[in-house]
Amino acid sequence: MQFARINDVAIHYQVIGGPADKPVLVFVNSLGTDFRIWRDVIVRLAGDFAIVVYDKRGHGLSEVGQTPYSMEDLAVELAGLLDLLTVKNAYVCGLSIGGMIAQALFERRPDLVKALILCDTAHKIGTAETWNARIEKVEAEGIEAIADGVLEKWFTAAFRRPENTSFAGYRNMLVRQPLTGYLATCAAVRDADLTEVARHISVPTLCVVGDQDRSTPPELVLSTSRLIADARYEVITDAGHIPCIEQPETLTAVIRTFIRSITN
Ligand SMILES: O=C(O)CC1=CCC(=O)O1
Repeated sequence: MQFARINDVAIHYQVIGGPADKPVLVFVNSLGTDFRIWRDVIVRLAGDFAIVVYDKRGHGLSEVGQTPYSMEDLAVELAGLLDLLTVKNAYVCGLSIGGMIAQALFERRPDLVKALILCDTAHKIGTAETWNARIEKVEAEGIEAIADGVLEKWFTAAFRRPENTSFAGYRNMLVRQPLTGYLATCAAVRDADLTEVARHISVPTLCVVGDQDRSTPPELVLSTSRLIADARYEVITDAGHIPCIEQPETLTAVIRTFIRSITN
């Protein structure tokens, strides 16, 4: 099965690797992307973990469902998916809004979370003004109108070379997300402030960020790590906002080292 109805939304997911008695590692994707962004990390980890990936609502092959929706709704859907798969105590790795969903999941259902890997994310991302400006432009002109600006934040200049076919592919991923899902997800990020949630996180947590991330820059991710008791902080060189695409080998090594350090 690759689709499940959760919280009245058809959610697209996959379980990869295993066998099922391996520790579970969950990946949560960012705004404007679907779960294929994790592919180059998943292939490196699939022998050692049962990996759960899914498209949060409004993205990829998942439905948008009723709008508006909140960070809480997005966490309810992740919890529903993990309950469906009878997963408990997972390592949860979320990128950007995915990291916000991971924090909200811990607040709501700590039984589901053994540790958090918060990747290029924060307790609060952007301001109401910046999100409202983006929403207005996308409503008026579509995702295409903001794509080049967003991609400059996502990727380093080296990755954005015109001859890089991966860059062309991920540009397609961004502009082909469902418009209503993209807009509703921007609003969910705008309205979420997880400062208090982060202060109450009590599982081992790694905050990791690309050195050239222009969406959630290193200083912001560092400030989030300082809210979380004993959180670790790592910077990945030569990466923008999406290290799982630009530096999958390094990100995989960072994830492995972190998980080993908390299990040994
Ligand atoms: O699109 C961006 O600016 C980056 C981003 C912010 C929240 C998210 O998930 O991605």
